[in-house]
Amino acid sequence: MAILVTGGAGFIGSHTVVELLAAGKEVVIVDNFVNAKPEVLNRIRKISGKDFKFYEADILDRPALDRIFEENDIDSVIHFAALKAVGESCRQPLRYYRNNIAGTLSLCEAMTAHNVKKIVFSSSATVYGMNNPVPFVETMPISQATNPYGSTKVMMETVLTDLFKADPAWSVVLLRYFNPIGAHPSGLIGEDPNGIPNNLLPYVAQVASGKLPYLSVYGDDYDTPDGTGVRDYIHVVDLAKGHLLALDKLAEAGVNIYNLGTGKGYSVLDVVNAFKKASGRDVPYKVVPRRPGDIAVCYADSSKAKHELGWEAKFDLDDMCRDSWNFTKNNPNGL
Ligand SMILES: NC(=O)c1ccc[n+]([C@@H]2O[C@H](COP(=O)([O-])OP(=O)(O)OC[C@H]3O[C@@H](n4cnc5c(N)ncnc54)[C@H](O)[C@@H]3O)[C@@H](O)[C@H]2O)c1
Ligand SMILES: CC(=O)N[C@H]1[C@@H](OP(=O)(O)OP(=O)(O)OC[C@H]2O[C@@H](n3ccc(=O)[nH]c3=O)[C@H](O)[C@@H]2O)O[C@H](CO)[C@@H](O)[C@@H]1O
Repeated sequence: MAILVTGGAGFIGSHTVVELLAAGKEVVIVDNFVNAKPEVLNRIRKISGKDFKFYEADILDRPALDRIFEENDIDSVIHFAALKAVGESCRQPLRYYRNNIAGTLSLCEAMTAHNVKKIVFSSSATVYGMNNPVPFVETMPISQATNPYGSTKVMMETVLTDLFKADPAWSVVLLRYFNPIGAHPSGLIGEDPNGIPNNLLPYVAQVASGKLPYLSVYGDDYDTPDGTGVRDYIHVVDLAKGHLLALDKLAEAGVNIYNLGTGKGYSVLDVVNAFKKASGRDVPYKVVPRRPGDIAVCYADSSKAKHELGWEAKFDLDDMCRDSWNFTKNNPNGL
C-alpha cells in the first residue's frame, strides 16, 4: 500500500518523503513544480537511497489524479500541495482560492471515487487568527483569517470536517504547523524560495550569505521582551516526523487536529542572533514599520500531539539555524 504525497517536491513535503522512505513506506508524489524544482527528487533519492513514483501533474487535473489512483494501490494521502505566500494571495486571491480550494476539492473527489478516505492535511497556525490568546490550543475557535491564503486554510479545514460529518468512514488529521524552518542535516534539501523571500528565515539566510544587503525588521514596538514579533519556529525534520505519527492516527475514523510547534517563542532578534552564531556571518538589519496583518506573538500548546501522537520537537533554534545555513552555503543558487 502506498501513500500519495501531494506537493511532495516542496519544502515540507520533500522532508516528509525522506522520513516516509526511511520508515520503509511506499511513496507516490504528485507535484506540478509551481513552487519546486525537479532536482529535489534526485536529492531525496540521494539522501534516502530509495526510490518512489513521481507524477508531474496539477491536482486540479482530475483525469491525472484518477490515473494516479488507478495505477497505484493508494491507502492514504498527505496533502501539502498549495500556494502559500501571504502577500501574493492578497494580490491574486482568485488564483489562491482556485489552486488551494478547488485543488483540495478535486483531490477529495478523486479520493472518494477511488474509495480512499484517509488524509493528513497541512494546515497552519494562521487559522487561530488575531484574537485568540497564546498559547494556541486546538479547541480554540478558528476565525476569519486576515488574508486569502489564511482563508483557504480555514475553508479547507471546514471542507475536510464536513466530509467526515457526511461520511463517518473518513479519517482526517489536520496538522496546524507553526513556523517551519531549518533544512535536512545533509544540506541536500531545504527551503528554496523563488525570488526574494517573504519569510524571515530564508531572508536572514540570504542576508548572511551576502545575497541581500540587510534584513528589514517589521516593527520593534510590539508588546514582547525586545519589541519584535515572537514566533514558534520548528525544525522541518521534526515537523516531517509528525506526519509519520499522524498516519498512524488515520487507522481510526474521525477528525483529529494537532498543533505542531515547539511551544517556545523566539523574537526576530533572537533569530538574527542565533543565525549570526550559526553562520559566523553578520546579519545587518534595519527596523521598519510593522507588516500589516502580523500579530505580536504566536506559539503553540503542543501537548495534544505529545499525548496522542507521541510527538515532540527535538531540535532547538540553534539546530534550525545551523541546518538552514548549511543548506544555504551548499546551495548558493538554490537547487
Ligand atoms: N512553510 C510554512 O511556513 C507553512 C506553514 C503552515 C502551513 N504550510 C502549508 O504546508 C504545505 C507545504 O508548504 P511548503 O512550505 O512545503 O510549501 P512549498 O511551496 O515548498 O510546497 C508546496 C508544493 O506544492 C506544489 N503545488 C502547489 N500547487 C499545486 C497543484 N495545484 N498541483 C500540484 N502541486 C502543487 C508546489 O509545486 C510545491 O512543491 C502547504 O499547504 C502550506 O500552505 C506551510
Ligand atoms: C502575516 C503572515 O505573513 N503570516 C504568514 C507567515 O507567518 P509569519 O508572519 O509568522 O512568518 P514570517 O517568517 O513571515 O515572519 C516571522 C516574523 O519575522 C518578522 N519578519 C519577517 C520577514 C522579514 O523580512 N522581516 C521580519 O521582521 C515578521 O514580522 C514576524 O514577526 O508565514 C507563515 C508560513 O508561510 C504563514 O503560515 C502565515 O500565514
